[in-house]
Amino acid sequence: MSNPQPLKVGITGGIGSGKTTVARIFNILGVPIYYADDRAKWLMGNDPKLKEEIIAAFGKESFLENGELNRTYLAKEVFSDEKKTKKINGLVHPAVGRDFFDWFAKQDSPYILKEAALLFETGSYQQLDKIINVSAPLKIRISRVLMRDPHRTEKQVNDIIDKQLPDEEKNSKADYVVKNAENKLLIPQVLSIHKSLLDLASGQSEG
Ligand SMILES: CC(C)(COP(=O)(O)OP(=O)(O)OC[C@H]1O[C@@H](n2cnc3c(N)ncnc32)[C@H](O)[C@@H]1O)[C@@H](O)C(=O)NCCC(=O)NCCS
Ligand SMILES: Nc1ncnc2c1ncn2[C@@H]1O[C@H](COP(=O)(O)OP(=O)(O)OP(=O)(O)O)[C@@H](O)[C@H]1O
Repeated sequence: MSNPQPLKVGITGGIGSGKTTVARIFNILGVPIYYADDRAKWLMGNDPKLKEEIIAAFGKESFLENGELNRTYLAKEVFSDEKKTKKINGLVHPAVGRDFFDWFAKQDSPYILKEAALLFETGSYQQLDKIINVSAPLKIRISRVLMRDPHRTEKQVNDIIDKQLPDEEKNSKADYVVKNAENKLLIPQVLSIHKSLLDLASGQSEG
């Protein structure tokens, strides 16, 4: 019998919830991670067709003179206007979807994680077996982002939050919730989910 495919597990959470931090803990346990938000930016700078489409939609300023993505310009453009957010989503998300499946085809482990800010919003959760949502109170998320990204204003962070599904809704749709408030320990929560996913994957391989 051939081995079953790895379980596909999504890990999401609003801006500043701590999903990258939590994904790194899973990675230390040996779980392969696809970082969709980082990969999206890589594709925007390196996939010639996508690059052309971005220039056609948002202008030459979308790239710096050295060819790198002009993230500051694009963030100001796309997060201040709902129509522009939808425009960039329509260009970038299909490319990321394809890239994820190319990456997934090369994986061989009980389960993998796809880390992405938007899983419920884009519908891509439907292609995943289980979803983890990383959750933290809004005030803490905003203050963590302002500390991490000193170039963003509080208004810009709130503009991004407006483009995302509320935390409560994500929690109710998710299979697992990691609570990342100040008084919560992450490692025990990750270990418990890791065990549950390994059990699920081994049940699948026996079945
Ligand atoms: C506009 C860009 C270049 C700004 O880059 P920058 O490095 O300043 O920010 P970063 O990518 O880290 O985003 C900050 C946070 O904003 C949120 N965010 C990013 N894109 C989106 C979006 N389209 N809708 C809602 N929230 C978003 C996420 O929580 C993210 O972690 C970049 O966010 C982008 O290209 N976004 C559109 C493509 C996209 O949807 N990427 C993410 C999912 S694949
Ligand atoms: N439990 C915690 N205690 C203290 N700081 C934390 C904790 N969890 C995350 N952080 C910090 O908060 C910031 C946001 O975390 P992280 O980058 O993991 O969030 P994210 O959900 O991936 O955000 P984004 O959607 O913006 O990419 C980071 O600087 C991180 O180091």
